[in-house]
Amino acid sequence: MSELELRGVTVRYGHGARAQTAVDAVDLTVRPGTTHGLVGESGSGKSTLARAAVGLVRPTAGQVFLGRVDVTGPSRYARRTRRRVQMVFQDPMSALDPRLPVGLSVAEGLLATGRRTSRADREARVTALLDRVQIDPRRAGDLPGAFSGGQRQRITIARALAAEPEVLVADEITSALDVSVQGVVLNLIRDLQADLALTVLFISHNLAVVRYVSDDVSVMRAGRVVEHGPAERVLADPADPYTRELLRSIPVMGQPLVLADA
Ligand SMILES: Nc1ncnc2c1ncn2[C@@H]1O[C@H](COP(=O)(O)OP(=O)(O)OP(=O)(O)O)[C@@H](O)[C@H]1O
Repeated sequence: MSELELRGVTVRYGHGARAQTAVDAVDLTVRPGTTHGLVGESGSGKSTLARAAVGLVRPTAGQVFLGRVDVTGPSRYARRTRRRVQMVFQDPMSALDPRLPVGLSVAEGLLATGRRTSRADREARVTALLDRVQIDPRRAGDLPGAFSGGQRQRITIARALAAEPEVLVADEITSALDVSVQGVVLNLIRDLQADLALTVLFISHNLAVVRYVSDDVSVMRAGRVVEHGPAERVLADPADPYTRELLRSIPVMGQPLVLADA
């Protein structure tokens, strides 16, 4: 189990007069083996922070640590360690190559481990991973288009797991899915987190969803974290006026989360 720690992370887009600070000196710690929810209105910088955490965006300032390793550093060791942080995105269709059988997509994830494996080993691993996310491994040869949105999202989760991550960054992973299958994906994330002792940064604008999966919560506004703490406390009794406003503006908050099966 590893801690994910962002220290003073700033991300600026553009240059000169058109430069924009999307993330502004954010400190955020995801405790080992826990789920940390990240909420905030559209444009507050959540996705940019997520991208910085996995190395898809280089911070203008600040560092990202996995355990004690600064994964923003240029060394080979930093790069190798960075692969231990994997990301799952909002739209599983664009995250999967439509012409590649899903088994091969999952097998691509195995490359990130850096281990050389035989074809038989790879096939056995892909079978186990698909099984783990409740996709029939006999469908490994099917293309992404043959699956439902919820199934496709589970396949992208299997691909992320193939890299044997210590940290999973989930960016709005249920937002593009039917409400009826959101629960399946959320329960899968919860089970995986517990079984594999994953450290999870979970981003969503849906506060009910965040409350369902998170131990801790941070609230972002205009690139900054304005409040953080245990999920129960922050979402039930926010100290920050912006968080209170955010909670008020999202009607789903007062309603129970419906967790239907796929
Ligand atoms: N590649 C980019 N180039 C320039 N500006 C960007 C880029 N990506 C994001 N931004 C800007 O940075 C700010 C933060 O965006 P970001 O997507 O991180 O926020 P967010 O909280 O994830 O929003 P949403 O929930 O709508 O995805 C926004 O003003 C956005 O327009």
